[in-house]
Amino acid sequence: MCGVLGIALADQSNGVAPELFDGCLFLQHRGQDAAGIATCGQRGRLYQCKGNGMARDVFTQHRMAGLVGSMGIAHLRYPTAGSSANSEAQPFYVNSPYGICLGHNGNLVNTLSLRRYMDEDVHRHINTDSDSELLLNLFASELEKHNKYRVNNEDIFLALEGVYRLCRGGYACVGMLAGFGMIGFRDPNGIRPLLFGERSYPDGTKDYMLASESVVLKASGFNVYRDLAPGEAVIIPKDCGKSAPEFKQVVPMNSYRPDLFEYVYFARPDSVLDGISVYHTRLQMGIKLAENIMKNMDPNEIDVVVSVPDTARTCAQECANTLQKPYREGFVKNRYVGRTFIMPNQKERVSSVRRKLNPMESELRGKKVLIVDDSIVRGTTSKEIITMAKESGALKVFFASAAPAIRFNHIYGIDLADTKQLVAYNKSTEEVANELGCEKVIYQSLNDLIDCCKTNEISKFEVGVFTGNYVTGVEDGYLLELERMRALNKAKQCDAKAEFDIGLYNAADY
Ligand SMILES: O=P(O)(O)OC[C@H]1O[C@H](OP(=O)(O)OP(=O)(O)O)[C@H](O)[C@@H]1O
Ligand SMILES: NC(=O)CC[C@H](N)C(=O)O
Ligand SMILES: [Mg+2]
Repeated sequence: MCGVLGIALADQSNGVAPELFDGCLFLQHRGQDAAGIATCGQRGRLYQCKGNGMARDVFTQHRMAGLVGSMGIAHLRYPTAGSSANSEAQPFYVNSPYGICLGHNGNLVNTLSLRRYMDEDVHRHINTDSDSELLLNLFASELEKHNKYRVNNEDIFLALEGVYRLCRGGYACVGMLAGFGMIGFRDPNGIRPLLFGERSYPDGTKDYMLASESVVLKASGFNVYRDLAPGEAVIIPKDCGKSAPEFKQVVPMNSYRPDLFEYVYFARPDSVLDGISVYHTRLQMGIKLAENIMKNMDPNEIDVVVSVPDTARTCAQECANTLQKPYREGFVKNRYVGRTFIMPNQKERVSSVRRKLNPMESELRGKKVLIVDDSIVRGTTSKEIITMAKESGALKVFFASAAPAIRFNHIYGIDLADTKQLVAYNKSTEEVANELGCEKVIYQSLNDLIDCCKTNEISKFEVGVFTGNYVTGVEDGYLLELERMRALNKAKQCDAKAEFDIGLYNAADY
């Protein structure tokens, strides 16, 4: 799912890097594997700092001092394609034409043909397995077609039109052209989120921001903001203190289908995406889930409701309210351990759950407990949690999920290449309960989940992870290739991080 961010300051004598760093902290939950910032200073010179790790580890004070300039972009990576190698940290850079950097949230699902196109038609070398490097090179090759000494906005929009024509999948991107300006664009179905905002000064000048979630804009004082529409792009000039950004609907909106999983798990509750408050959807999920629980079992069987912190807390509290049962903190989260689901390998995920969540014996012993989580994916969390609850003396454990059973790949931004890793894959709900070791599992229905999130403007969502039907479809062989690459990368997981890439501008040399 990744986080992307871009800031252009009106006052070109100001440095943008500290504010990009602060913004990254607000987006850290979207990607913990790698972080990167690229800035643009005088005479179009680009500066970068990126590599594996969380923002606070990658952006040390010393490295930040080297990030010069009033305009810059940032990326927090959760790998979905390729590996978690250092060389796939973003933003990516190509020197020709004009010097371009790109940060991408999402996943392309026609990478097989795009790779062939890069090789056979436009003769560009792609040095990693990342789909984002492909995307950047596609944009570069489209821009190159104008064969101009200097580009203008029209050329950039035309190049983006080419990108939209060639790419299939989910993409919300921020980019930067050396000395020229910043760009933002969103895929024609609006699968991944991207917002644009401005911050005004008394003299009438404005700073501009692009971000994956509204929470960053709001917290940084960019109080006027909106979502980019599916298929829409914006160009923010480097001298944005003098010239205004230009928006263009580059291709017609195909549909408006934000990924439902943003509301279930990805996004922060204090964000509003596509006009929908994440927090309110999670409250609704709790109410609907409780109604479903009442249909599926006798609520008298439940003594206490507990959540799996953090994401499920909002939903669990509202579920308890609706059920008229006490809500208790049954597990205390260690705030120094990050999100487990987005960790790159299973071994790390399993050991992290126990380090991260510690049972409160006093709230569990002798009780019939309903545990509420936002989703059950691989079952790593739920299995451990249920075992811990039982070890702590719970008499019975029921497990409710605010999302429906997950039986399919998430192709637009979750690392779920292998469906066999999903605990519900090929299993009935009873079999899942058996596998997890609890008395009962209750899932939210998809219709209910959609009802919790929809508005007058948006009534459809990307729900392929629940149904196997994806809004863009996938090219033949894509899923097989993804699984093959995943297996390959898993085998060399330890080496991947230590590998030395060629270091041509994309090096994460720190
Ligand atoms: O079935 P699984 O494969 O374990 O995945 C699902 C779990 O992973 C996520 O939690 P995570 O720890 O990533 O983050 P959170 O603290 O935001 O809930 C999610 O909230 C579920 O708890
Ligand atoms: N989660 C994401 O948005 C990932 C972006 C890109 N597909 C990568 O793997 O780097
Ligand atoms: Mg969780």
